[in-house]
Amino acid sequence: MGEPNGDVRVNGIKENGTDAEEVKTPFLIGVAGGTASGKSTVCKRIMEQLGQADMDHTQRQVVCISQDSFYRELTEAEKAKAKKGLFNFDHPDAFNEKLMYDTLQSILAGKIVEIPSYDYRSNSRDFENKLTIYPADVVLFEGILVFYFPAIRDLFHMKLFVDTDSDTRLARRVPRDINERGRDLDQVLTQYMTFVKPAFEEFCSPTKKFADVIIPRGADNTVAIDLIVHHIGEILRPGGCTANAAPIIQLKRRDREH
Ligand SMILES: Nc1ncnc2c1ncn2[C@@H]1O[C@H](COP(=O)(O)OP(=O)(O)O)[C@@H](O)[C@H]1O
Ligand SMILES: Nc1ccn([C@@H]2O[C@H](COP(=O)(O)O)[C@@H](O)[C@H]2O)c(=O)n1
Repeated sequence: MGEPNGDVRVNGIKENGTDAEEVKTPFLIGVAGGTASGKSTVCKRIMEQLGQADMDHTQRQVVCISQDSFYRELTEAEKAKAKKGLFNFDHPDAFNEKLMYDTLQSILAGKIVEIPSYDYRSNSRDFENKLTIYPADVVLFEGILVFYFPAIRDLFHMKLFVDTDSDTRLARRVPRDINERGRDLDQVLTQYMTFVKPAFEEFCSPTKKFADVIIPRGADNTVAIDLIVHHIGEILRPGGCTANAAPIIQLKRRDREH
């Protein structure tokens, strides 16, 4: 990740140095669930229903970040293991917790951050394809272990858990990993039985209890998604803050040199 540059933007426009400025505190939503449960698809539906699908990237009020962008760099020995499906990407130690926490804090402070995408073929962060996160109204952070780390879990204003049965998840993961992530069948199944399934049971599934809303059947559950979108819409409405929600717009005084 590039260091946040400290610029503050208000509604996408760099502010001009007055004493009082609006700093947006995004409404941060965590979306957890097992592999291939439909986390990304649920986030996509939420973005679509909030009218963000066709919006220019720089103008978006709702953005989605994947926890996969925060996998830690592998050593050469780990890279060799990963190539054979013998590295555990489902264990909490596979992530850079501090980077994840610091990045989310920067986002909450209204700073601009750059986040690399993740390249599953090389098992590394892809700095060529970065996502720039401007202050937004809603930030979705999705991943298998977004509720695992207590300090990160505490940052969310809303926590969703996508609950799709494991047969369905495996049936979706196999073709996805072969077609989109450059894996072969043996590797996918070995990795699944050795690491993915046991780690789901040990680290991911127990975090369901932290969720505010559990979404059975993922994106097929249009009723749940409609309810969530309606709730977010209410929170985003001017004057629509609830006691539990963070204020979307904070008026903040800052001293700036210009
Ligand atoms: N409701 C659904 N019906 C059919 N296929 C789905 C559904 N939801 C997701 N998929 C497919 O399953 C795979 C995993 O979904 P994705 O949303 O990427 O899951 P996750 O982000 O939890 O890994 C993708 O290939 C996606 O297109
Ligand atoms: N280099 C990597 C990194 C991660 N994985 C697997 O991805 C899963 C998480 O992504 P989802 O979209 O499925 O939530 C996780 O289960 C890892 O096993 C990988 O295979 N290779």
